[in-house]
Amino acid sequence: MSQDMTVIAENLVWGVRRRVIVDNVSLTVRQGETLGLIGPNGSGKSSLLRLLAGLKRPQSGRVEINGRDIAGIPRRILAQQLAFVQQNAATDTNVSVRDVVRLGRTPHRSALSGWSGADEAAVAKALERVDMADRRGQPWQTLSGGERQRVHIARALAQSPRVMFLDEPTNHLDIHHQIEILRMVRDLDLTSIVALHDMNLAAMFCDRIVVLRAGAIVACGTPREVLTAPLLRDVFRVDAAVAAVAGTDRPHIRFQPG
Ligand SMILES: Nc1ncnc2c1ncn2[C@@H]1O[C@H](COP(=O)(O)OP(=O)(O)OP(=O)(O)O)[C@@H](O)[C@H]1O
Repeated sequence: MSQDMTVIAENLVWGVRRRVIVDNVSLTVRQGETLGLIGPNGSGKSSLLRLLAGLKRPQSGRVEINGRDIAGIPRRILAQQLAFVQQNAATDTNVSVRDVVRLGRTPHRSALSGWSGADEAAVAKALERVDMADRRGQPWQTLSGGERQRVHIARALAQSPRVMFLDEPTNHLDIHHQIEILRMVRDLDLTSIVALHDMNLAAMFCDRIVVLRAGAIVACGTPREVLTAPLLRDVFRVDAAVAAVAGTDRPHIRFQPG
C-alpha cells in the first residue's frame, strides 16, 4: 500500500431537510500537513470533519484517502488509519485513564491476539505525550475537563493513525497544554485536520487554513494569506490589527474592541 495519506474531498454536500450545512466543499490535505479549519459557530466545521473522517455519509461528493474512496473502505480498516478526537466526547463507563487509552488499540487487534508488547508501548507513549502517564490508574470520572480532553487525545494517538481529525482539541486546556498539544500535532508525522476557534493558535501551528462560512469555503491558504483584517471583519465580524511575528512568516492578530 502506498504511504501517501493525502485527503481529498470533492464537492461534498450534506444537510438536514432543506438546509444545506456543508455546501459543495472541495479540498486537498497533503501528506504530513496540518490543516486548520476555522469559521464562526455553526459554519459547519464539525460536520465537515465528520464527513472527511467517514463518520457521516455525504449526500453527494466523495472523500478519498490514500487514493481510495472512503465509502468503500471497511470501518475497521479505516479505524487503523484514521483517528477522530471529538468535541466533548463522553466516556461514561467506570474505567481508568489507562483503559480509555487502551481502547485506541482496538482496530489493530484481532479476536485471537492477546494484548501485545506493542499495544502496551503505544499506550504508554500516548499517555506520556499528553502528560498523563502518572495518572494512568485514576478513575475517568474524577478527571478535570482538560485532563479528559488530553486522555481522549492519547486514545487517538494510541490508535497510531496516519490521519488525525481533531474537533476543537484545545477546548478546556490551559495555555501550556493548548500549545503543547498543537505543537505535538504539528510535529507528528501524520496528516492532521484541526477545527479551531483560536485564530492565533491556528496562525502559529497550521501549515494552511480553510475558512468556512455557512458551510462553504470562503478562503484557503497559508495563515498569512488567509488571516487578514478584511477577512476577519467580513467572516467573523471583528475588527483586528494583523501584524507579522518577527522573524517568521506567521501573522499575529490583535482584536480591537469596537
Ligand atoms: N443532525 C443535525 N440536524 C440538524 N441540524 C444540524 C445537525 N448537525 C448539524 N446541524 C446544524 O448545522 C450547523 C453546523 O453545525 P456544526 O456543528 O458543523 O458547526 P461548527 O462550525 O462545528 O460549530 P461550532 O463552532 O459552534 O462548534 C449548525 O447550525 C447545527 O445546528
